[in-house]
Amino acid sequence: MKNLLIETASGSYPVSVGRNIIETELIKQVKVIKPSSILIIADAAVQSLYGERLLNAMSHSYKTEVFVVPSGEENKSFQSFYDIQTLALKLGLDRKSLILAFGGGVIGDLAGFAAATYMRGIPFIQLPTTLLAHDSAVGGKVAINHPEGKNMIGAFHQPRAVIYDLAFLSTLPVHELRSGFAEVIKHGLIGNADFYHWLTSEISVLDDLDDEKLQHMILEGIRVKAAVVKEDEKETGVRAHLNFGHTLGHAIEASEGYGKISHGDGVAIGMLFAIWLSGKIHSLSLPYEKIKNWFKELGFPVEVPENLSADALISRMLKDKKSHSGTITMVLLKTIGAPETSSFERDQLRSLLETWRQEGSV
Ligand SMILES: NC(=O)c1ccc[n+]([C@@H]2O[C@H](COP(=O)([O-])OP(=O)(O)OC[C@H]3O[C@@H](n4cnc5c(N)ncnc54)[C@H](O)[C@@H]3O)[C@@H](O)[C@H]2O)c1
Ligand SMILES: O=C(O)C(=O)C[C@@H](O)[C@H](O)[C@H](O)COP(=O)(O)O
Ligand SMILES: [Zn+2]
Repeated sequence: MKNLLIETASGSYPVSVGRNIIETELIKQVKVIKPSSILIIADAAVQSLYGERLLNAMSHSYKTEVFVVPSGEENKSFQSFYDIQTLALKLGLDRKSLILAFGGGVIGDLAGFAAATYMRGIPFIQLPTTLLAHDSAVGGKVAINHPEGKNMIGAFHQPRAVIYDLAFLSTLPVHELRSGFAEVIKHGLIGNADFYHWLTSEISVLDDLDDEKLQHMILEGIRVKAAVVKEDEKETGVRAHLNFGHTLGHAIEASEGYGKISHGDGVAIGMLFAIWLSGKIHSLSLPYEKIKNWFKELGFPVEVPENLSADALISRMLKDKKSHSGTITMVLLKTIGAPETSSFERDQLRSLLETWRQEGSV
């Protein structure tokens, strides 16, 4: 098992990564918190596969209840949030109760937001079960979606611990591994050139990842994120770099309808646009076509869905949280490991987006 420490202005917490560590690590962390009761918020698919195992670990020593959320991005919603708060109130959860988020990023964000707001904030622990959650379980961004935009209603609320049991990842469908791998690539591109080059040389298929490779990419990804979050917990500056690929990615996800395209696939398309644009703005010397081919080989979509107009996407991007004063903020790369934010006027970015789409389809 490997341990990392996440340090933020509002406190530090451990991340443990290993196989079959859930019971021992969770019991250890929960003992420190001494909760009055526990509410497990679990993804439906994860609950049916591993729910009993988690409940057995907790229910002997603590009053424990489970709330199951149907799987899928469309459930990172007001309705799920409301249902969790209603159940918490009916069960009589108090300020010393603990929430366990058991699932991928949807559950981590939703359960974390419920924990951030219930009685103005109760503790929670992240128990991630997807590759993508190496990103979502760390750093304290918690939120639900609104039809008008991704993660628009949220908070910063750090978990007390992150326990990453690799045993759970063995049942993850390959398209979900791919979604998580987009955030792994992002972490390499924005924060660690050696890691990025290791990824490009070692990973061309995702259905035969061994534990060693998986653990390496999870730990390196978290290390990049941890360094950024340590410097800027609440995104007043450099944390925006973690949004590389997201300005367009989030616009695609919201325009298509949540759950139609995975978060990672949206981010992959967004990163390709950002890399192409970085070539125009910062003369970034990365081989765009080679990267695009690597993405294709991995199974990522490499173009914006045809049905989405540049106008509709630009309108979405203007509502992005990084946007201000009628301009759109993009995260671009000067080189690998050197991201920078750049602001664009609406018409300027629309014309660049259209050029990129035309060039991509020739
Ligand atoms: N808070 C953050 O910093 C942050 C960072 C990145 C992404 N996110 C958010 O994370 C979300 C995406 O997370 P995700 O990709 O984990 O999606 P997800 O939580 O929807 O999980 C993906 C799918 O995998 C299934 N699943 C989960 N674990 C499984 C397992 N072990 N075995 C079999 N099936 C399993 C789920 O049922 C679901 O269908 C998005 O909402 C995104 O906005 C947040
Ligand atoms: O932790 C961050 O900061 C990130 O931007 C990580 C992203 O991968 C993640 O998708 C995050 O939820 C995006 O946040 P948002 O504020 O752009 O909604
Ligand atoms: Zn993301």
